[in-house]
Amino acid sequence: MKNSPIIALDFASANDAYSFLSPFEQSLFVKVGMELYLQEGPAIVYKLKEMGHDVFLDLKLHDIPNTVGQAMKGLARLGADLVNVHAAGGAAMMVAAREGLEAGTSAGNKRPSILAVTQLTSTSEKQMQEEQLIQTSIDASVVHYAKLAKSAGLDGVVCSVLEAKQIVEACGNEFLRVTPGIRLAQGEAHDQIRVATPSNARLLGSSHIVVGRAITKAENPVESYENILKMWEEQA
Ligand SMILES: O=c1ccn([C@@H]2O[C@H](COP(=O)(O)O)[C@@H](O)[C@H]2O)c(=O)[nH]1
Repeated sequence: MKNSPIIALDFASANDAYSFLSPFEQSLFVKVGMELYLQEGPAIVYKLKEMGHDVFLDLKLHDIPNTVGQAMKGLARLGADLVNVHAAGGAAMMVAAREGLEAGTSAGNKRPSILAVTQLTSTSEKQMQEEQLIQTSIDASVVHYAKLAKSAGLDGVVCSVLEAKQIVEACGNEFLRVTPGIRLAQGEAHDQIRVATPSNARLLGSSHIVVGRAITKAENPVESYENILKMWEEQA
């Protein structure tokens, strides 16, 4: 799996995604989320893989263990490099997800890596406490979910940069910390709450960053990607 910034292809159609990608000359790490996948289905993943990109299929499954396990068995056949579930679905659901992926991966092939989403980067501590009735700090909630995901045999978590260091301490450096909520210093936060720059993400312990609008909505997306890549790589 590449370590370059993961570009969130939050587009309404495959054609929009391909137009966005056409000026890029290198193979990229891209993310297909529910907006694009629900319009285009498995074909978008096959096509992006055929084009040479690494693919994070960000569907954030969250259901009873049997349903998630069977869904993961099917998703394993699409060829994505990275998939995910919500940690709030519980340890049994996460184990079922991993086992489903293993069952759906053909013999001799490596199963896709699997992450658990902890607390969304659009969630504040106040919102978590009032709406989810979780009476602890957001860091403690994220680290708790990370430990649960690790005990279920998952490969890492989606978290914000602000919790990445504590996750390394609790779960080790091999356990992935994939962090959305990436913004340039002068950039607009939009709906994100727990944000950080690409340089700080590297310094504070992210293993991968996910960047959407700072690239896809930039006047020159290739230039914006190259700048973010430079900031990310300079701090390695
Ligand atoms: O906690 C999470 C989990 C997933 N995301 C996804 O990442 C991108 C971020 O896009 P930006 O435009 O850079 O804000 C988007 O696809 C989300 O669905 C997240 O932001 N936070």
